[in-house]
Amino acid sequence: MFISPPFKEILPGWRKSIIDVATRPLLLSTTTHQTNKNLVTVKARIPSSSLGSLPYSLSTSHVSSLTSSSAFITTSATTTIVKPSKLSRRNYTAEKVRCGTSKQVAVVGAGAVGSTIALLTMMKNVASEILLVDKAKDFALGQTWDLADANIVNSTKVRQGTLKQAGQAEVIVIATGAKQQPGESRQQLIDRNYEMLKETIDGMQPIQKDGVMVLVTNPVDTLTLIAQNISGLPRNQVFGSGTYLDTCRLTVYLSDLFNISPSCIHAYVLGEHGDSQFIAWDAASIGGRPLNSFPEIRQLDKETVRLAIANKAMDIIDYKGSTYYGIGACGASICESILRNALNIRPLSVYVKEFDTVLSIPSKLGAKGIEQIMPVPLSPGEHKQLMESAATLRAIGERYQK
Ligand SMILES: NC(=O)C1=CN([C@@H]2O[C@H](COP(=O)(O)OP(=O)(O)OC[C@H]3O[C@@H](n4cnc5c(N)ncnc54)[C@H](O)[C@@H]3O)[C@@H](O)[C@H]2O)C=CC1
Ligand SMILES: CC(=O)C(=O)O
Repeated sequence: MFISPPFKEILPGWRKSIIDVATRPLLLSTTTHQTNKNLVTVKARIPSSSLGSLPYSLSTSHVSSLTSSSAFITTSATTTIVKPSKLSRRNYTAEKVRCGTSKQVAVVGAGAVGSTIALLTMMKNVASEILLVDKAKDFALGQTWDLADANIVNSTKVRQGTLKQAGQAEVIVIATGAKQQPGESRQQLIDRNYEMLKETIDGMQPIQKDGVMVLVTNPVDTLTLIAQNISGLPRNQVFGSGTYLDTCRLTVYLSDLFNISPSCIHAYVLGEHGDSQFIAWDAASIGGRPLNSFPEIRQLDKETVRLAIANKAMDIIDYKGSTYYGIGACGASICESILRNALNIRPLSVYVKEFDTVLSIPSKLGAKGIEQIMPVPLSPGEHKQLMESAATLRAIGERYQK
C-alpha cells in the first residue's frame, strides 16, 4: 500500500490509508468503521491560526471545539489505496499539491526584497503559511503584522518565525544581508554575505530533506554554490534566482519595442547575474518567429542592449537606493512554480557540471526544485560569452569552497 509522503510526514505510524484531510494536524485518534472498512474517522488538533487554511475538503463545520490556540477537527473520509506501480511521478507530486499539507514558505530576510517576495507570494494564494525570519526581530514582527493586514483576499497566514522553523519549510527563500550601495558591484558584497549565509544555513539545520532553497541574496550565483555545498540538500533543491530578473527586464524591453505582450516573447539573459551576463539572441523568438529575423532587431546595437539590461539594477539603485519589485515578482513566481509543481522553464542559477560552477541556464522548475537543465542553442559568439561568464564565476567560487 502506498502512503502519500505528506501523510507519512504528518501522521507518523499511520499505515492504513490515504485520506483527504488537513494541514499539519496533530493526530489524536483514528477509527475504522465496523460496517465499512474503507471509512476512517480522524480526530486531530490543529493550531487555531491555521483554521483559515484548511483545504477545500474540510471546513469550519468539522471543528468540534475551538480555543484561542487549538481547534479540534473530526472528519470521516473514504480511504483511497493506491498501488505504487500505478502512481506515476507526476501523479505523486500532484497528490502532494492537491492534499495541501505542505505549503509553507519561509522568507529569511524581512527587508525590502524579502517582504516584497512574501507579499506577492501571498497574493498568489499558493502558500498556506509564510514565515518571516530576520535577525532584527522587532522589525520582522512589524513587517509580519503589516503583511498580515494585506491578507484580505486569500487564506495565506503570515507569522514571524525562527531559523530552525525556516529549515522545516517546503520552500526556503534567502533574502538576507547586505545590498549594493551606488557604484558597488554585486560581487563586492561577497565577504559580508558569505558569513551571513553560513550563519543562516547553520541556524536552520537540520534542514528537512525535501526542502527547496531559493537564493536571492547577492552575489546570487556564488552564494548559491556555497549554499549547495553547506546546506546538505541535493544540488537540484538549491538554486538561485539568477538571471530570471534580467530576463524579465529584457522581456519588458522587447515588449515595449514590439508593442507585444511579454507573454508572447521568449528570450533569455543567461550566465552571471552580474556584469558578464549575455543575451541568447539566437534562441529568442516572438510568437514562434526567430527574434533575429525581425528588422527592428537587425538594426539594434546588441551590445548596447546587453549593457542596458546588465546595468539596469545600478540605474535603479542610483535613483532610489535599491531594487525590490522586480525581484519580488520573480521570487513569488518561483515559489508558485514549486508549490504548484508547474514545471515552468526559467533561467535560474544552477550547478552546471560541464563548467563546474553555478550560473543561469534555462531550467525546468517543479515541486522538487530543478527537474532538468535545458540549454538553448547558442551562436559561437554567445557560447564564448557563456564560457567567459562561467570562468568568472568559477574563479570567484573557488575562493569560497568549503
Ligand atoms: N538576486 C537578485 O536579483 C536581487 C538580489 N537582491 C539582494 O537581496 C538582498 C537583500 O536586499 P534588501 O532586501 O533590499 O536589503 P534590506 O537591507 O532591505 O534587507 C536585508 C535584511 O536582511 C536582514 N539580515 C541581515 N543579516 C541577517 C542575518 N544574518 N540573519 C537574518 N537576517 C539578516 C536585515 O536585518 C534586513 O532586514 C541583497 O543582497 C540584495 O543585493 C536585491 C534585488 C535583486
Ligand atoms: C540588485 C539586483 O541584483 C538587481 O536588481 O538585479
